[in-house]
Amino acid sequence: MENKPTPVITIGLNVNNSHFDYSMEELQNLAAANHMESIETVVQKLDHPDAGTYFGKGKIEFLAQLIQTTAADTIIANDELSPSQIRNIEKQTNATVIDRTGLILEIFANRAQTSEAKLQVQMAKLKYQLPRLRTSASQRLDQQSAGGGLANRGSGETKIELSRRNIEHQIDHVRRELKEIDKSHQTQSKRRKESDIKTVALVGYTNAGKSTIMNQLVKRFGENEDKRVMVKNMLFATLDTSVRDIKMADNKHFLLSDTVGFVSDLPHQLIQAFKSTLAEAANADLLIQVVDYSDENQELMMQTTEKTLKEIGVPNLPMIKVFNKADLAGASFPNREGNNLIISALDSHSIDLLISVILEKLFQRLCNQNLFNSF
Ligand SMILES: Nc1nc2c(ncn2[C@@H]2O[C@H](COP(=O)(O)OP(=O)(O)OP(=O)(O)O)[C@@H](O)[C@H]2O)c(=O)[nH]1
Ligand SMILES: [Mg+2]
Repeated sequence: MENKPTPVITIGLNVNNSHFDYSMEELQNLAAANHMESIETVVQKLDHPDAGTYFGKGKIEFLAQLIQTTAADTIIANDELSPSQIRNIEKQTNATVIDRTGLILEIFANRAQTSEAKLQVQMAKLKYQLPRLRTSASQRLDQQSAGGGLANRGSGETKIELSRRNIEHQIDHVRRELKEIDKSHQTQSKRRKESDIKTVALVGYTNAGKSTIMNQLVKRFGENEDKRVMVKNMLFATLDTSVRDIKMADNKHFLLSDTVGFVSDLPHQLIQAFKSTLAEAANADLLIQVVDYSDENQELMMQTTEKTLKEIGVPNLPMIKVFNKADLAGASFPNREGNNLIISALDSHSIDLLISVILEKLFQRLCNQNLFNSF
């Protein structure tokens, strides 16, 4: 049986942020994805964060009281805090403080499956810990990775005592291992490119329905239904990239990749990790941006997706936008306007439409090109 989620208090500072409520809601979902439950939320409106304690004095005292009177002994802040802010709040409230970056890193650390994902998360964690050697946020991350099965017991403690130089040494080591993996990825991608197999990548905000769409296509056209990927109503269900061969009846086929979703304020330490995970997307012939059409924050989610794609160096590739979960949005589907589709991943007519548009984009252009070249 699953343990009860750990009770936490989520806090956030509203510095003239028009998406503030949404970002607090997302913080609670991120906490849930890390098996934590926000039992209280404390917010404050300020012109700028307090340099020493993030919140003002009165709110910090209020937090200290909450920690005493509720079951929570952990505070999760909606922003990335400075190491001294974390230390000060911890001292004044007697709680463990985790910032948004630390929380996302914890989720990734707990979920990473493949050795590559593990190395990437380790790298991001080490970079996050470097300036925070003495905060309990970094200790938590350390203990979690120590509990991950690889390390011996107690390595959490010894790791906490690691000197900066030692961490830098580890970063070097992980970087070298990742380079090796990256080389083999590049060879694979190059081989795919040379073999002229078309590739399509699903990208988009976390929980938009990318893996669900992947599974529908695998179910319909994949060689083997066992090749389905995990779908879950939870942020960051998918962390690694899966590539599946989608074969049509007429011998046309393409490779479809499903990958990690994006989130606003993605820790910069993870951008590098995303870069290699998303190498498949960077080399794709077509991107399918999946958007949760039933979410009122879809505009913001699209902006975040496009911004993140730029940040990780995915070039401007042909893209179709799939406005998914139309069944929940109460919109009529399937529907197409140019490169925008409105669908429900759970509906077979929607999948028909999606397939026809993918084929049009992948192969019609090829026909047109050939036609053009022959003149
Ligand atoms: N009602 C409805 N639910 C959907 C639809 N598409 C996906 N879902 C649900 O939305 C949730 C998230 O779906 P996923 O496919 O895991 O989303 P994802 O984009 O892969 O998410 P990450 O891997 O976390 O980035 C799951 O509970 C799905 O069952 C849809 O068209 N309609
Ligand atoms: Mg997924």
